[in-house]
Amino acid sequence: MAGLGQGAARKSLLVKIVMAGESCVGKTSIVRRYTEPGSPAFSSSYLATIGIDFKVKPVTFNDTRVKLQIWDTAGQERFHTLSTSYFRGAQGFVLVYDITNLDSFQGIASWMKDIYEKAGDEVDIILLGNKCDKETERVVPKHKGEKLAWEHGIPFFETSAKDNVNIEDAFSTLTKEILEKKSCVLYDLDVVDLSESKKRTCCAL
Ligand SMILES: Nc1nc2c(ncn2[C@@H]2O[C@H](COP(=O)(O)OP(=O)(O)OP(=O)(O)O)[C@@H](O)[C@H]2O)c(=O)[nH]1
Repeated sequence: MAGLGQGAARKSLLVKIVMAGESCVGKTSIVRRYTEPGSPAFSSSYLATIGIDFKVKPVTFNDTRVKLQIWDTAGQERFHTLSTSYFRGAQGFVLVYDITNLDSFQGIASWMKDIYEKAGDEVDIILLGNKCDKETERVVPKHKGEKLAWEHGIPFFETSAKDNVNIEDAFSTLTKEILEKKSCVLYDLDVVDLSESKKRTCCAL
């Protein structure tokens, strides 16, 4: 701890990231894979997200401590208004489709619109084509995902929450983009209760 006082050691940036995309594309599985790497095997059973939930992942970038607050929204249509109400104040979005589900890919344009409307056009977005382990069931070619991402000027990865493919890289890329572009508020973790951010939008205090 040479050179750093107790207080400085506890400082961290807080970044709000929101998962978005149709129901069943794998948002919860991706968040779980990323935030609970030590957890047991991937679960193939589907339990729809009801409402909203968030997980916190501490990471370090170029000696900067960052707490990623990752909000997992419900993709089901009946939760759409609730889910998109959490878009406000987010600095980054992980927008997910399922490479075996054409509707989920075609729905991306509409999610983009929701994101820009609610969070502004300065936000950082990353596009993920998930379930790339299911190659035999693929209906969305990789080049289509790449083209869509290129048109929007955003990074693209094909991922598998099941096989842990590109999950870490996707979040690292998004976090890096956010940190390079934004001036986040430095929080003192001794006084900020993360549960409080359920009631207020982080980085907007
Ligand atoms: N083969 C495979 N299955 C996956 C993958 N990711 C998720 N699944 C499965 O897809 C189903 C839906 O996953 P969820 O993570 O619950 O999807 P979601 O997008 O959070 O769904 P909502 O809560 O309804 O918005 C589950 O049965 C998962 O096991 C993946 O990378 N590969």
